[in-house]
Amino acid sequence: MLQLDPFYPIVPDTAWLKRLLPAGLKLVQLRIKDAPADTVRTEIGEALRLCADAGCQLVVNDYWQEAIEAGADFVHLGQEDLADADVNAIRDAGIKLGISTHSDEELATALAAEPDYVALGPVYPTLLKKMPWAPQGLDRVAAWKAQVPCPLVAIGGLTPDRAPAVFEAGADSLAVITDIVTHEAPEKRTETWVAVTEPWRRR
Ligand SMILES: Cc1ncc(COP(=O)(O)OP(=O)(O)O)c(N)n1
Ligand SMILES: Cc1nc(C(=O)O)sc1CCOP(=O)(O)O
Ligand SMILES: [Mg+2]
Repeated sequence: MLQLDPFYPIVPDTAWLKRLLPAGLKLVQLRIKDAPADTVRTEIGEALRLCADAGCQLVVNDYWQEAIEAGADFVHLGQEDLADADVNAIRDAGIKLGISTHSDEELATALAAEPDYVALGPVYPTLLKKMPWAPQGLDRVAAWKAQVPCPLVAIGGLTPDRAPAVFEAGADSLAVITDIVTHEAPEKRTETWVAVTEPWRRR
């Protein structure tokens, strides 16, 4: 089975990537929103170069066609993205695929696509975006872990203090946005995350 690093930060652009990679990231997602097509292509290309130099796995959010064109090797899709995507084209390009889930129905849809990881969220309340789902809680993390034949990513409202319980519930990797990008010292906070997740990196 694919091994994911236990710490999975998500950044909105390559400027953030340059700030955070030196903390020792091994897995990161580029989640670009509301950018022109040429900016998306430039950013994905630059992110791939930065991550290759740093020995970090890059996951491209949403832009699966641009990811194929750029030679990326990992894409993340939500359920609506998945409905519009050509999963065969993604697979033919040798690209690994992570899929978001929030309900039993979405989990069934995701598993039918044979993903390389499944993400469950929001585990805790998140400030990042409005979502129709109540916080899933740790029992749902455990329930998902019992059902997924691939790594499980937890997302939503995660903090270093909450991390141990989320791992103990069954998550393999913790995806984080708000706790880092709104922190007064994001680079230091990222170092804290790398340290807090270290015990799960050795397992
Ligand atoms: C690891 C991870 N999990 C969930 C998401 C959310 O994906 P999606 O529902 O498509 O929402 P957007 O992030 O595209 O707004 C994610 N990006 N990464
Ligand atoms: C982008 C996103 N997707 C989620 C999902 O549940 O699919 S939760 C979420 C927000 C990310 O978490 P935070 O900013 O709280 O770290
Ligand atoms: Mg999406």
